[in-house]
Amino acid sequence: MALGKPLLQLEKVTKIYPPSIRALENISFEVRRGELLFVTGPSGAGKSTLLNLIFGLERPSSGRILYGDLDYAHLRRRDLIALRRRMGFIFQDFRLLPEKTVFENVYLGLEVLGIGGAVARERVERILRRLDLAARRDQRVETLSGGEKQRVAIARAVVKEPELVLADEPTGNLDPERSREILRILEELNAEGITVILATHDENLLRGHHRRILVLPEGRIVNA
Ligand SMILES: Nc1ncnc2c1ncn2[C@@H]1O[C@H](COP(=O)(O)OP(=O)(O)OP(=O)(O)O)[C@@H](O)[C@H]1O
Repeated sequence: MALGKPLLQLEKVTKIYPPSIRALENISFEVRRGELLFVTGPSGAGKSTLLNLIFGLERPSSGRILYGDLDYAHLRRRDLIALRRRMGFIFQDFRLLPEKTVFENVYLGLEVLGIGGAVARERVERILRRLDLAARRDQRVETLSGGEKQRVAIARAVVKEPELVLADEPTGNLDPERSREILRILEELNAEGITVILATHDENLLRGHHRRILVLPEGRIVNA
């Protein structure tokens, strides 16, 4: 699909954790609306830090992050929360509620946004069907396989109908077949217009894709 104007811009972003851990150094790139950008690099290269900065969970030590015309540095807490509603985050360790059902986990993702009732239920049912989780609807998450948990995590992120999905090692705990399935789902969502930033150290996932890849820690962009 045609790629639009930049959705996200990072300019010379550096993140130093106390006392002096340089997690990211002088990283600049932009992501266009509708793009799927891979972020790769070895363990400790700063992939999670980068996604956390974009989601506003951390602040850069220096440099600038822009979402459309919004400069993160000028956002009040309330504005940052509003911005975060436009994004879905898929965490490496799922961060689901293990004792709650699949339905409840995904529904809660909407409830925290103030969307409830029949509208929310219908949206949840639709996304569960879409991710082949309808049969697991009332099962507690702790009883699911790793691939199923990952699909629930994706469902919870995309039920918000976000503009941007941030996926942190979404295939980290999965076998190659399940990993390809997760990648296929993210590619489908991207083909429908959702911008996706996918952090992975799995070279198999990167192979055969005509995408831009941000390579950390250097921050260079490779057109694969
Ligand atoms: N909250 C934190 N406080 C202090 N140091 C941190 C914190 N988060 C990350 N780091 C450090 O920053 C560096 C980058 O970590 P980060 O988790 O971003 O890398 P990563 O590429 O995602 O690694 P992995 O692939 O192993 O998840 C590491 O040296 C890490 O120890």
